[in-house]
Amino acid sequence: MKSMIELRDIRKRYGATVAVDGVSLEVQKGEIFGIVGPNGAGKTTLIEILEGLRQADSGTAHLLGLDIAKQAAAIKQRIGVAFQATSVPPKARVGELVELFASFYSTKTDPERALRFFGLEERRRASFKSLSGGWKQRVALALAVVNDPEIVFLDEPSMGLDPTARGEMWQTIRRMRDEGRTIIVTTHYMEEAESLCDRVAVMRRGRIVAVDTPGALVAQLGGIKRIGFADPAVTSRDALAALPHVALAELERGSWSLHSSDMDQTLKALFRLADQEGWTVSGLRLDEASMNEVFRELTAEQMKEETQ
Ligand SMILES: Nc1ncnc2c1ncn2[C@@H]1O[C@H](COP(=O)(O)OP(=O)(O)OP(=O)(O)O)[C@@H](O)[C@H]1O
Repeated sequence: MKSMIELRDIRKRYGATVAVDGVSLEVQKGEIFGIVGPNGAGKTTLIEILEGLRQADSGTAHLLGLDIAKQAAAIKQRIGVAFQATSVPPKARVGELVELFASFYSTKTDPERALRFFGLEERRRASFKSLSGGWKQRVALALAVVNDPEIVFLDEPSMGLDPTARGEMWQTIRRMRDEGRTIIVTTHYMEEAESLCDRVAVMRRGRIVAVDTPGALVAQLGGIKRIGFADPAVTSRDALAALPHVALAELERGSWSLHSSDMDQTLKALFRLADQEGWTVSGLRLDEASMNEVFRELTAEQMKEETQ
């Protein structure tokens, strides 16, 4: 595998605020790499350092094997940045925008190809402001790839989109990856991090506190899963807590919730217990741990401090 991005101990402060506090990271070719973290964690600052928009105070950053401190202009020709849709002049027509962005690059660009790839040919004469949210985001992506970039940065690509448009956006981003591009995505949607990203870095207070595949991050939580069912009123907390692999048995508003590290074994034993005690398991719910729990767990301390 080839490293497209290689960061070593990147630091950046604004006065007394430490925005990025020693980040080291490698991103491989063809990855969709997510960066998540609470507001103020340092995601934007880190991304803007990579895009060459801000300078790190210390550390080294190589993109495409080039040093961002010395070769930023060359790097900029080979990366793409999707702007927030709000920063596009609203009256501009789609075709004109793509042509305009193509003119910013000295490398060979192909506006027609960008329009075609995102299905925008029919809308080339439409004004940007007349488009729906999903189409606006497609234009933002088309502008980001007009220079055929090897790395594309997407900031909150599905913000404000309905679930259907979001699913379409993920498909489009995957197609961009399948063309051989490396994609860096920041997102506040844990579902997006889980479904779309090959690996995810969780940032907290300027540091990366975890980086792995979504599956591995979830597994690191100890694989805790929840089994919920209606209270039969004839069993006891002690009996439920004694079932194999149950870490916690909670009763809330007429429903039991068992936290289990082995769903299969606990379920089998639960049904055996119900049989022995003469009741039926009803209203069964099985909740797998997800990136939401990972996010809460890894960023909890900061959330608590911020709300104090
Ligand atoms: N230009 C600036 N001047 C001073 N402080 C800044 C500046 N930009 C960011 N900060 C501070 O640096 C820290 C990191 O901010 P940053 O915008 O990088 O976080 P973020 O993770 O992108 O947050 P969000 O999810 O809200 O976009 C915050 O405490 C922020 O207030």
